[in-house]
Amino acid sequence: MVSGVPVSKTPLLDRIRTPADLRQLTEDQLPELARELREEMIEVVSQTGGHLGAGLGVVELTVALHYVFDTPYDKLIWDVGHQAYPHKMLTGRRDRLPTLRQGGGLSGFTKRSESAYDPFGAGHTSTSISAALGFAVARDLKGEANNVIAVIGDGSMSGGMAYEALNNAGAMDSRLIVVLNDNDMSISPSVGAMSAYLSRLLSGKTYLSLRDIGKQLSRRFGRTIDRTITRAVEHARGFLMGGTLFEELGFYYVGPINGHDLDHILPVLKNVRDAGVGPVLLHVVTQKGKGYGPAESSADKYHGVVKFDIATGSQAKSKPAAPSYTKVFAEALIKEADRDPKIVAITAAMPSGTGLDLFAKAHPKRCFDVGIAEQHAVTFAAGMAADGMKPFCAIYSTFLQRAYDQVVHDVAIQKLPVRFAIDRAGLVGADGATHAGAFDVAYMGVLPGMVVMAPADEAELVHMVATAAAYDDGPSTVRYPRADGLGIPLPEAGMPLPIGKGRIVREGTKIALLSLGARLGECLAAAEELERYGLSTTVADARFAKPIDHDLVRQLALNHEVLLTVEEGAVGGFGSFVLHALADDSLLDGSLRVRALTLPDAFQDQDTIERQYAQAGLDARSIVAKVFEVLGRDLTDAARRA
Ligand SMILES: Cc1ncc(C[n+]2csc(CCOP(=O)(O)OP(=O)(O)O)c2C)c(N)n1
Ligand SMILES: CC(=O)[C@@H](O)[C@H](O)COP(=O)(O)O
Ligand SMILES: [Mg+2]
Repeated sequence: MVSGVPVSKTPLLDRIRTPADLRQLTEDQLPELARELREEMIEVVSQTGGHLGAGLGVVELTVALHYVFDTPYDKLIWDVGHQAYPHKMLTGRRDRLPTLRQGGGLSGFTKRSESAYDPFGAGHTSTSISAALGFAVARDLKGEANNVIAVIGDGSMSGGMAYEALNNAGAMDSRLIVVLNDNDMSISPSVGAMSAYLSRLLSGKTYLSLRDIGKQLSRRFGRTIDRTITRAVEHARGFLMGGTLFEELGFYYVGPINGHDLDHILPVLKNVRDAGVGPVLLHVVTQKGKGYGPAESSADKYHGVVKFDIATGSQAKSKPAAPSYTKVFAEALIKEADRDPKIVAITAAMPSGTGLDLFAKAHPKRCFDVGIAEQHAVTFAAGMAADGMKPFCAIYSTFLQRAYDQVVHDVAIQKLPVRFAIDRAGLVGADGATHAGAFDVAYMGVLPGMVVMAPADEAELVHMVATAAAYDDGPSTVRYPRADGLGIPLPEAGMPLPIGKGRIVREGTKIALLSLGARLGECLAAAEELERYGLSTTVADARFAKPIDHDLVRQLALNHEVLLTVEEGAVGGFGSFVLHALADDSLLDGSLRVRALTLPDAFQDQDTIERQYAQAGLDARSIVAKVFEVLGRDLTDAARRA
């Protein structure tokens, strides 16, 4: 404490509002800046939770990129964006980091509307090279001169879209810099042949020495000799120095270099920047979780964390009141697989998120992690189904969007019995719009022959897993939320449900609430409140969005004045299918008043899941309000008199 003023722990970071300030520092100040940045990020994320490991791994790289390149004039595009917390701290958002992933706060990923330093939004993997090539070609067409840099992780490099982009970029010869951030980790350890290839590039050799890098760079960019000759020479060298795969795709390969050593990164980035050739792939080796012991030593390198104690690293993971839907799904599937050797399970690099890590322990030979490759996962499953297996493809709702043509073309048209276990269905809270599972009922339900189920609770999920296991006449879907169960007893064994049949859960006479999935609890709470206002309310659980239970819909329509459908999905899903059924059955021609309660026709930013559903008008209070609105009655008045 000097003259009563507390001495800052981050004197260099305090001088930086934007990268222009960063570029006023001397190079020998940068390691200290990196230390301050890392320390503050750990402190803030220990309070907010979020993605920590990936950001820790790119602190030096982030400092170097903003130091060498003239951002935001030079476009810096992060793949996924979960590693972009240091980037946000250096680009005018340091003071808002404590609002990370909270309602009205910073997004957990890069986002165009959040900052000029985020030229392209992310959240899903493997998009950065495509986007960067788009920026590079636009630049060339406009006759501009800025640099374009994509930073993509080794895990994201296992996504097919990245190859599509490499293939295209390599043929276009546009000035583009791809930084491959290789920490040999996805969410779990990386899998696949690309991961093995990258490891071979690093095997048996430490990072290139500065001298070697200098030789490599001068050879690569020193002389503008004819590229065909260069190609031949490089191919030979590439074989020796590694990177042949990228060289063959038309990239200059540089590296591998130590991604934590600013003395290496800075000169290499400057050379790559000034080489004026393209496209270049710079292979940077980093450590996920770098600089924080508990992260470095944990299996997942603290990929995603809740609040934690900095001193011990222990996370404030309160013991859930009940097992999550994910866990219930995994344990139910294990039991089904115990009984049926044809059951196999497939994940696209999300073993822990989908619970298939548990399945893999029980049935290691029947569990497949295909890497971040959802399209491949679906058609891989289709191939297995075509040859008599019973594949459960466990993919988050939002990530399955990437494999939609495979669902249509390879599974549905061929009526193959692939079972889709769609986790994170509905709103997901802190991950915001890019990760919301809003559309799967719509995009799966429109497919001919697709069975779409949604459990109201964890016991129903057990039965729906059994239903999917037993259903071999075509593809089926079970979608369930990012949530803990209700804590109700689980059945010893799942019992297949009659396909397309719903159930009445609560009898009433005036209002009917037809719920799909986990909104049932809110519907029952709404019914209790409506009953207090003298509005006798039936609550039904559809169980299936497809096929629709026409008998149940008819029964509700003919015996009530108001029918509301309620679902954790966007317009165009369950409610639309019910409206079609009512119209087809001439049940809309009378006095029945029908409304479909869905997610809004908008992308919802991050917040708590509860607040998100309240904003969407899908909580009990909103359901009650909708009933009064439809009846043209005053809820306030009714509440006063109740
Ligand atoms: C299409 C898609 N599938 C899955 C995910 C989930 N996911 C987020 S980050 C990640 C791993 C990324 O690994 P890598 O690119 O190596 O980055 P790192 O975390 O190692 O920095 C995965 C699988 C996603 N965001 N997008
Ligand atoms: C960055 C990414 O896409 C994943 O880490 C995702 O955030 C995981 O979501 P869950 O936390 O719901 O498993
Ligand atoms: Mg990685």
